[in-house]
Amino acid sequence: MARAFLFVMDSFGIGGAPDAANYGDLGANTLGHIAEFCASGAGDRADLREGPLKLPNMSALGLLEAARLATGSYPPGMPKPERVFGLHGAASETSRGKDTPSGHWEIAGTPVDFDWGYFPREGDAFSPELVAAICEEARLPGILGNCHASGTDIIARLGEEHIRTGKPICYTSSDSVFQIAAHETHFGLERLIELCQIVRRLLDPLNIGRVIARPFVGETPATFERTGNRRDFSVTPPEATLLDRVIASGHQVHAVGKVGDIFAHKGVSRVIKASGNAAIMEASLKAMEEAAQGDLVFSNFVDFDMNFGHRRDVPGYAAALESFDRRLPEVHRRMRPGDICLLTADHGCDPTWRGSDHTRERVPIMAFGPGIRARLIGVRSSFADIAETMAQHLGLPAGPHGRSFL
Ligand SMILES: O=P(O)(O)O[C@H]1O[C@H](CO)[C@@H](O)[C@H]1O
Ligand SMILES: [Mn+2]
Ligand SMILES: [Mn+2]
Repeated sequence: MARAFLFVMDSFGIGGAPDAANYGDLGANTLGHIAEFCASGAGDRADLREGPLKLPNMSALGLLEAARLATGSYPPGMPKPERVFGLHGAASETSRGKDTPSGHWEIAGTPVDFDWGYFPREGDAFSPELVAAICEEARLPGILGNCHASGTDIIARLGEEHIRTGKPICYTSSDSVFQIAAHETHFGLERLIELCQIVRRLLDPLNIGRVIARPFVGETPATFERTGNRRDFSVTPPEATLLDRVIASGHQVHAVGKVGDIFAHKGVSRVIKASGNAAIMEASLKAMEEAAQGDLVFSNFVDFDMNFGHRRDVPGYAAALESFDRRLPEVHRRMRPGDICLLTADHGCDPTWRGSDHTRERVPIMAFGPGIRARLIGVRSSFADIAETMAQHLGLPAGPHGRSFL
């Protein structure tokens, strides 16, 4: 028997997507640009970090080789490891959306072969009919926002008006999302969650991937802060995923962080909520100890994306990568014979890129375990190869998409 651990570093792209130009993302490279900025001193921040990007553990797993495969060049200024002991490569996404559900579902063996609904960038994002239906069902005096925005900017801009009027702040992005920011106490967290459930139902016919609750606290633009009570209301994946296959085999899926929400809780036996990368790592390590033979631990490390990629914060992203890297020996220590651990990402979010949206990129694949032989697996044409690899490792039947690289 065997166990499998799948860790998604949310938005940790490595550039080189063959279709990046279709998204206005030609040249976007989350790892490459962070490394370049750090090598030039532009990744320094007092009391946080300084100097070239140093990821010794991921480099030893093959990160730099994966990056070279994806783009043709090594990330600048990063020290080369003496030896690579991980199975490593890169993967391109076949799903058309560069969003979290598309990325995670494809990683779980279910590429998204349809187009999501999106909201217009010009004019009001949400139609008068939709706004009227939301206000009527949720008994609201109106909504604020109604546009594309960065979540932290729009709270600073409209947070006080929201507190004064009781109108929730509704916004979207280039992803298929309807996001609702509301104050945890003035508006109420429970009321926000109920509102999201109403909006989720109203949006189902429009094929919108997610409704996201973005609660915040504070009383002034300078003190407004989003809390860890974010909730994602996703639609159900279009087909059975790797998670369903694990459950069908009589074993458990331990979903850490927002993984449960991303799969609309389908194929999830156990949800382990945690807020912030450090807590998500703690929860993942604990789940590794508790997982039985045949189980899958599936974790999402959201800070890279939410706190640094979308915020276009290079030193913050670099520091988060370095902290994550420093904890990998703890992961190693919890591995038992027959285990595999695979690190990857769901899309890019280059913190040096224009705007505040995700970027279309290839993602790294780094796998290791007592019985996993170090080697190069090339550039895979779909993230679904990851699911098939995990499936083969766990002795599950093969799915309809992707091929195992074991
Ligand atoms: O700017 P914030 O609110 O973090 O929103 C971001 O988070 C969403 C989900 O990842 C993305 O679609 C993007 O809009
Ligand atoms: Mn994501
Ligand atoms: Mn994101």
